[in-house]
Amino acid sequence: MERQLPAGRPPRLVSSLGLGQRCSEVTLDQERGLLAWRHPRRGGVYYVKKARNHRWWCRDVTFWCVDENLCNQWTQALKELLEMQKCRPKRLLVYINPYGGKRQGKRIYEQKVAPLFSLASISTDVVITEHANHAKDNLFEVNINKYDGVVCVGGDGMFSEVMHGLIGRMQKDSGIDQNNPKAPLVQCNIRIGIIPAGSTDCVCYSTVGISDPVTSALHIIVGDSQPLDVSSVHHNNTFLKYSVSLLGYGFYGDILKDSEKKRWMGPMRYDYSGFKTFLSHHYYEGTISFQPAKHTLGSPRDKDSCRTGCYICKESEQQLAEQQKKCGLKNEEDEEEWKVIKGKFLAINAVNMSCACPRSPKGLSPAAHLADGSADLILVRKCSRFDFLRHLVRNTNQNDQFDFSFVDVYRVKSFQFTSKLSEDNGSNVADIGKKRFGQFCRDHPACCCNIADSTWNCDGETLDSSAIEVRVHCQLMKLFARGIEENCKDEAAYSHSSIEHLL
Ligand SMILES: Nc1ncnc2c1ncn2[C@@H]1O[C@H](COP(=O)(O)OP(=O)(O)OP(=O)(O)O)[C@@H](O)[C@H]1O
Ligand SMILES: CCCCCCCCCCCCC/C=C/[C@@H](O)[C@H](CO)NC(C)=O
Ligand SMILES: [Ca+2]
Repeated sequence: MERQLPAGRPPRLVSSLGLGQRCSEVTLDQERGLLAWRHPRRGGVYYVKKARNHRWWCRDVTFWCVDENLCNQWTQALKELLEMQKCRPKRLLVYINPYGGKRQGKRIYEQKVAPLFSLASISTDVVITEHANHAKDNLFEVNINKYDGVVCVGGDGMFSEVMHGLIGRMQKDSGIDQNNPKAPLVQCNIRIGIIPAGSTDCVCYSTVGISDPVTSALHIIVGDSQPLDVSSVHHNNTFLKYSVSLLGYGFYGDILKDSEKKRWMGPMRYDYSGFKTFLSHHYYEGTISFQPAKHTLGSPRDKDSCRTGCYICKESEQQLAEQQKKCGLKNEEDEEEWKVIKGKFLAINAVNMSCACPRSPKGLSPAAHLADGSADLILVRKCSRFDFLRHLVRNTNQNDQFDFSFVDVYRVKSFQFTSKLSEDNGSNVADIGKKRFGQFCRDHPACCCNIADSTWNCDGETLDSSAIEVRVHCQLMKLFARGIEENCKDEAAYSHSSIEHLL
């Protein structure tokens, strides 16, 4: 597309890039900006164009003008305007997992993302990982202050690695002992950008609204920031892992355990193992204790979801700031009541965010909030295969997945779980149970008996212990994202952007 450069003064002198106010034949008001002139009298402007379903495109428009001096003034003015936007990253550290998802991470980065970063004058140091935990370990060594953010190219597992590296590094540098479950963790202000190239890409989908590398790259370029709750998981005063999306015992733990052996299948492994796990229909006995999240305004049965600029998350942010002012980094004694539930469960799912992903577009808990300091604890009790299927199907459509007598959901700030097997026999006897009952179950493949402990699925990684203690840390870290934007019904609005969307 070509446009004539408006006559008159450059945009610095016009309110918020109001090109249209100066020159009516140019209908680009508040929409586009300049990146570089490609010709002394022509200039290419790259900008974000919003499309349907939260997708962002990069578009360009070429301006021309006979007056070279005017061109130069425009270049300078727009450069200055972009320079003023301090939230935009200039230098990024990028980790690429070449084996995530369909093994396309490197290609996706090189073909779709790197060219955009270079258009936006972002310099990068790129590390292609050679083994699991490469990125995490590397983050404990690099000079992190050199960077305005860290980008991971891969799936939820890769994101989890980078998050563990950054949060772990932050606690180490601040002298915080991660093994202490009550330690007040230090917030991590360096933002993480996710370029989706994994199998589920749940964190990306739940924070951006789509799993699309170009959209995510553009959110990084414009310098978006989205705080995120993080749960710490401990066992016997030993730190196990952090979680941002799903902590799942029973159904999702069993899927993960089975699917790990079938990584060669790529993303399909989850469907294969999902179907197999569904057929096995195992339930697990145990005790779950939790502290309800009384500080947050919402409830898991709300009809409204967490969206860009969410007031419930903002309210939690304010409370967090007040609490930090009052207590500093001191250990805050928590006297709040614990509720205890014993039972037989097909699935125990604790989600810090909706956990929306392409397989479950509204997520396991559609009204969960990204940054309210709480998790939604979903307990699916033992029920028939048919009823469980009805619940699972509702995770993929518009119907309410909690509207069943065998499903309970609570908004919590901490919880603990112990399986009956470890309660009865002491923690390391789970193995004995596995051996004893494992044989019994192989003999009766169609049964639904309690064979042994399940495994916790922690953001797509298995945990070594079934007895865990979990605490939600409000807004512990930040992403290059803005949460999911309200769907705009007005077609014209898709072409409306502002200075913040210039590349
Ligand atoms: N070079 C590598 N070789 C082997 N494993 C790696 C390498 N780099 C990273 N990993 C590990 O691979 C695991 C899975 O990667 P990733 O999350 O990117 O893909 P995925 O499991 O297919 O997707 P999802 O997590 O969305 O389901 C991560 O836990 C990460 O630690
Ligand atoms: C009857 C067949 C059921 C098939 C179920 C398929 C799997 C559905 C996926 C929804 C998972 C949403 C939660 C996301 C969890 C991620 O943290 C994790 C790592 O990427 N993914 C999975 C599948 O555990
Ligand atoms: Ca939350």
